[in-house]
Amino acid sequence: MKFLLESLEDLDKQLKRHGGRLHMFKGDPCSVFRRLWEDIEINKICFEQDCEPIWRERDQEVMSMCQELGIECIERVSHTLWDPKLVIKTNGGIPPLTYQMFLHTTSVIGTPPKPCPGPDFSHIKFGSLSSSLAQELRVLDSVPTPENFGLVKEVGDKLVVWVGGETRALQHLESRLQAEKEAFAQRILLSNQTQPNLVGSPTSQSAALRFGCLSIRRFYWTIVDTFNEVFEDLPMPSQSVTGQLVWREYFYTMSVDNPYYAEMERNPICLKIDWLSRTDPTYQKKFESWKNGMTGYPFIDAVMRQLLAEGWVNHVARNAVACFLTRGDLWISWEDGLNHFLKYLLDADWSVCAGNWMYVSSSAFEQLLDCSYCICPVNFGRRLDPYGEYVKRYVPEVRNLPLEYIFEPWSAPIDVQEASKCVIGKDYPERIVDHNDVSAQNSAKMEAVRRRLVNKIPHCCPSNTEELYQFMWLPPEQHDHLLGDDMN
Ligand SMILES: Cc1cc2nc3c(=O)[nH]c(=O)nc-3n(C[C@H](O)[C@H](O)[C@H](O)COP(=O)(O)OP(=O)(O)OC[C@H]3O[C@@H](n4cnc5c(N)ncnc54)[C@H](O)[C@@H]3O)c2cc1C
Repeated sequence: MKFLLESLEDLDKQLKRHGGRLHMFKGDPCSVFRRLWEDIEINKICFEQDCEPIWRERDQEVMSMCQELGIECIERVSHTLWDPKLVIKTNGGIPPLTYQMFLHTTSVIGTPPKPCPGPDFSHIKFGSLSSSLAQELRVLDSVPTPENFGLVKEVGDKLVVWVGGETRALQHLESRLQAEKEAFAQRILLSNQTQPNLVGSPTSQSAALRFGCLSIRRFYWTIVDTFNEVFEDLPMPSQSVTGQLVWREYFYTMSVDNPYYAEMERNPICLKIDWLSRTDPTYQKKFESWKNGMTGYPFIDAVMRQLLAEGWVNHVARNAVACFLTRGDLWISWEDGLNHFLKYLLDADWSVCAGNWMYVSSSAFEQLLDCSYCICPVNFGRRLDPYGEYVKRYVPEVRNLPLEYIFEPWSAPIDVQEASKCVIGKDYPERIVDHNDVSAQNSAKMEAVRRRLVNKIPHCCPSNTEELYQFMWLPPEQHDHLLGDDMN
């Protein structure tokens, strides 16, 4: 909420520089627009297409109202690179079931439109509201704070502070482009995947894209232009940042006509898996330990605590904790993980988040359904955080342990635990499960699901195995080491 309000404040400041301001109303859109139309003769309403199915009804009502009142209504696609409805139409009326099919369909449509230039305000005359109408419509005098909405902070001061707004997003874009350019010059296409940096200052634009602070077209095209500057005539390969943006598109397209996309039972593309029942006596303890970063696996706990504290975590870290909650270790439904992510992620996005959860939990988009490929919470952490800096930052309990035990503190001899003030069961929790045991059991369960379901229902799956590795941000040399279920 803070990020969103900062974004509105930034917009307000920009408009004020041109002699206008941002008017913020609280209420039902149709009632507000109708009153404005009665009083100040609105003759045109423009808005961006919101492709989440739950907003369709709201936007439809505004369009019908415009038709009734003779107001021109313009809805444009700019939150996505392509219009999801057009992609579906081009694919013969159904969403493309694989990412490769999606790429093929969009190649038929053509490259995404270029970004429009910034607006020219020189001939714009800003309107104003009478004080009585402003009072009646409860126009907010200044940008409200989260507290005005009854929201209070759950945690103290954050280590990393994200600031909302276009101004900040454009500054970030500049430094991101510089970093990409340097990486391209070294022939590295996905610098943040090849060397994920968990402790450096974050470079992500996902929240800015989510809230519309940064135009997706501008992001896409500046990356393509930077690539072309370095590689001249070579076409941009799909394994690049623009490829990541296309995943975002793919998930939007898969969800645009599917109101049940974020759940298992009624969702036609989601495999039905018998996850641990919420009434199981072990459920609560397992789920709470995951949410609060108290699983006893320091890497998993670091990620979950960073999420609570800062609202953003790296993609590789999201993969690790999502796999741990679902098919890897705890066998808890991805829907529960999704709801937690939607509450705490700064870039929380219904379509993108649910799509990723289904992918990582092997519930959709995933052909392999093979739990022998689940993420090892020890080896994976060690590889991504070789000096334990990330884990120590968020899990101070293990800070004094020698590096060799930081990712598996239970294996430290008791005298080492005592000397490091990290006695397992006292200063830091016991492992909630033994990864070796449960991942083998879960693998067998997944195998059974595969036999039961996979050939019987139409199933969204990866186009090929390589695509799976790319999605998980795993360079080829790391496949066996990081995904194997042996922890020794
Ligand atoms: C379980 C899980 C939940 C996730 N939930 C969200 C979410 O709610 N919102 C969200 O924006 N991303 C989500 N992601 C995707 C991804 O983790 C973030 O987009 C990514 O961490 C953003 O980092 P970046 O901007 O540095 O990525 P970059 O590599 O810089 O990618 C550029 C942009 O591409 C898009 N993108 C990158 N990876 C993905 C992906 N796997 N799927 C869809 N779009 C992608 C994002 O908009 C991102 O900002 C989730 C991933 C997982 C595994």
